[in-house]
Amino acid sequence: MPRYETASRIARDGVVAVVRSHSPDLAREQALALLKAGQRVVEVSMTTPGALDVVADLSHGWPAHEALIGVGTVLDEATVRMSELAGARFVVSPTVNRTVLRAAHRYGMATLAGALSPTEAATAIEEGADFVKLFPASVYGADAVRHLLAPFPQLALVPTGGVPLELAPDYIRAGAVAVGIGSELTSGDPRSIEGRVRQLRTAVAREKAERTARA
Ligand SMILES: O=C(O)C(=O)C[C@H](O)[C@H](O)COP(=O)(O)O
Repeated sequence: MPRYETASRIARDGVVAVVRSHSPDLAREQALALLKAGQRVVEVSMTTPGALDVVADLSHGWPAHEALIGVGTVLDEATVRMSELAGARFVVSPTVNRTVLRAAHRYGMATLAGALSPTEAATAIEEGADFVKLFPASVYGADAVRHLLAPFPQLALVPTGGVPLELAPDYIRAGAVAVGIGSELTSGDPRSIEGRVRQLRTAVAREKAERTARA
């Protein structure tokens, strides 16, 4: 799948679900629960033991039109290459890392680069990142998205890190293209993931539709 298609699917979907677990089995269980509930974009963080095995299982075992699997906490070029071999379609890093961005684009993967300041956000787009992951979003809250977009309307922002489920629509209303959510979706009993996913996706889709109608 070409990079532009991956990026447009992430933007259209509006939710990046982040799996960060202490075991590969739990990560697999959480990711499967997310996908079965209708979540399309799932990121598995490299801090999860065996993360790339989980990514390979998901990306080879799930139809591509239903699942877009990516790797998070990518800090170096070797991890980018291994992510691509495991079938990942996008990589996420907590910082703006030129080497990671260049390697990911070389292999046709979409990129989300972490930034916490206007300077970092500008650097991320200058380095070609498809999305700027405003991270950790909880430091600022949804209002920061509106303020950042005033001088930088070209930013495709994906606030991530400490985004509570109930505040996700606020971030979208403020102008974010998508939100990244981990623990609030995956914590607790994996059987309760489905309800949370459906509620979140409905709220985000409604907010996106209203924004389109206002434009
Ligand atoms: O390292 C990365 O690439 C990340 O995406 C960082 C975190 O895993 C997310 O920020 C999720 O944060 P919570 O929603 O607060 O659980």
